[in-house]
Amino acid sequence: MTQLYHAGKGQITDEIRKVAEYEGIDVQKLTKRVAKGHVVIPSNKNRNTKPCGVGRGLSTKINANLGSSPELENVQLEVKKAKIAVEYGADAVMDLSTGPKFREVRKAVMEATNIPIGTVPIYQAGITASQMKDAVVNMDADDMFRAIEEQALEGVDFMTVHSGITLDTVEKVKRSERIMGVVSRGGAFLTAWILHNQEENPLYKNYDYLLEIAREHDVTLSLGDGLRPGCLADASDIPQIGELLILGDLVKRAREADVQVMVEGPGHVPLNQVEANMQIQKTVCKGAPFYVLGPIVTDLAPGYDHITSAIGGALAARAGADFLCYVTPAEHLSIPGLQDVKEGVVASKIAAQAADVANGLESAWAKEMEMASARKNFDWEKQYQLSFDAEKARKCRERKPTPESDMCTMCGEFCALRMVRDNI
Ligand SMILES: C[C@H]1O[C@@H](n2cnc3c(N)ncnc32)[C@H](O)[C@@H]1O
Ligand SMILES: Cc1ncc(COP(=O)(O)O)c(N)n1
Ligand code: MET
Ligand code: SF4
Ligand SMILES: [Zn+2]
Repeated sequence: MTQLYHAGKGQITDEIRKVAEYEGIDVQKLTKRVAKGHVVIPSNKNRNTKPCGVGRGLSTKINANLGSSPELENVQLEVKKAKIAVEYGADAVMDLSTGPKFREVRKAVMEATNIPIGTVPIYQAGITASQMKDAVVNMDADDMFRAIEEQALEGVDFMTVHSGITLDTVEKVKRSERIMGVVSRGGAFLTAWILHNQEENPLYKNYDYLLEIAREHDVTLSLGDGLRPGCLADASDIPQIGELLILGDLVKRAREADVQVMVEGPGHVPLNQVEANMQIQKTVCKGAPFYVLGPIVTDLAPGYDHITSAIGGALAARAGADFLCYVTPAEHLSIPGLQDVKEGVVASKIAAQAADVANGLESAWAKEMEMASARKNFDWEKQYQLSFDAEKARKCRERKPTPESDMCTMCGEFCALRMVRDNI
C-alpha cells in the first residue's frame, strides 16, 4: 500500500512522521495534505529511502540529474556526481542514463545514496529496443512495462512517464507553428513511436496497468512534460497546454488508485509567463506537486543556464512550484561534469531559498537571520558554514587576505559596518 492510501485512512506512517519533523509542521496537517495528493513522499517499498516530502506548504526541494550517455559512460564518475549532489544539498537525484551500462550505473547510484531516486523507464525500453530490435520505435508495450516493473522492483522511488503524449497531442504538434518541435527525450521516443506505429501510446492506453505497478511498490509517478517548450517562443502554446489537460485527468485517475503523483513542467518560459504557468498547472492538476525544469527564462546564455534557470526557478517556486529540477552550466552543450553538477545544485538551492523566504517559511527565515548576525559580527566561520558553497566563500576571502578580522579588502579601513557599529 502507498503513503497516499495510509494517509487517506488517517494512518500516520513513519515517513509522514519524519517529514513533518523535518519540515517543522503538524503531523495531522501533513497527513491530510498527503491524503489529498497535495504532498507526495517518494519512497519505494523495496528501498530504504530517506523520507522527503514534496508539495504544498513544504520547503522547496531540488533534484539533480545525472547519468551516462552513449557518448560518455563511466560508472564511477556517475557515483561521484551523485555524491557531490548530495554534499551540496540535492534532495533527490534522477538517473537519466542512456549508455549501454545503464543497469550498472543505476545500481551503483542507488547504493551510493539514500535520497529519493527517480528514473525515466522509457529510456531503458528505448535503448534495449535499439540494441535488440534495431530502433527505438520498434519497442512494444511489453518492453515499456517490463522496464517499469524491473525498476519498480529495484526500488526506484519516482518515475517519469510521458503518458500525456497521445495520438491527439502528436496531431496538435503537427498542426502547430512550433519552432523547436519536441525537446523532451522521453517525449521524442514516444512521439516517434506513435508516428511510426500509428497506435496509441501504451503508457496512456494501459495507464491502469501502470497504476497497478506503481501502487504495488509505492512508486510516485511523475507525469512527464513530453511537449514542454524548448524555446521561449514555444512557451504556453497549444501542444503544451493540450498535454497538460490530459495530465490533469491522469492525476485524478492516479489518486483514485491511491498512487502518489506529481506533474512535470516547462522548460523554456519567458519570465512574464512563469506565474501563469504555475497557476494553470495547479488548477488543472488539482493541487498536485509541480516539478519544473528551470524554467529557463532566456535562451541567450549557453554556459550559464544554471543562472537562467535559477531566475525562473525562484519565480516558479514563489508562484507554486514545489520541486526544482536543476539545470547545469553544461545544458544544451554537453553531458555535465562534476563541477557542473556542483554549480547546478548550488544555483537551484539559491532559487529554492529565495522562494522559501518570500513564501514566509520560518526555517528559511531563521537561516537568513543567523547569516545577518554572523555578518554583523564578522564571524567568518559562521558565514562559511551557512553558505551553500563554503569552500568558494572561504577561497574568495583568502584570495585577497587581510590580517584584520573585522573588515574585508572591499573597503579596508573604510569598512561601513565597522565605522558605525558602536554608535548605532
Ligand atoms: C530533461 C533534462 O534532463 C537532463 N539530462 C538528460 N540526460 C542527462 C544526463 N545524462 N546527465 C544529466 N542531465 C541529463 C537535461 O538537462 C535535460 O534538459
Ligand atoms: C522536470 C523534468 N522534466 C522532464 C524530465 C525528463 O526528461 P525528458 O522529458 O527529456 O525525458 C525530467 N527529468 N525532469
Ligand atoms: C533539446 S535540449 C534537451 C532538453 C532541453 N534543455 C529542454 O528543456 O527541454
Ligand atoms: S542538443 Fe544535446 S541536449 Fe539537446 S536534445 Fe540534442 S543531444 Fe540532447
Ligand atoms: Zn532546453
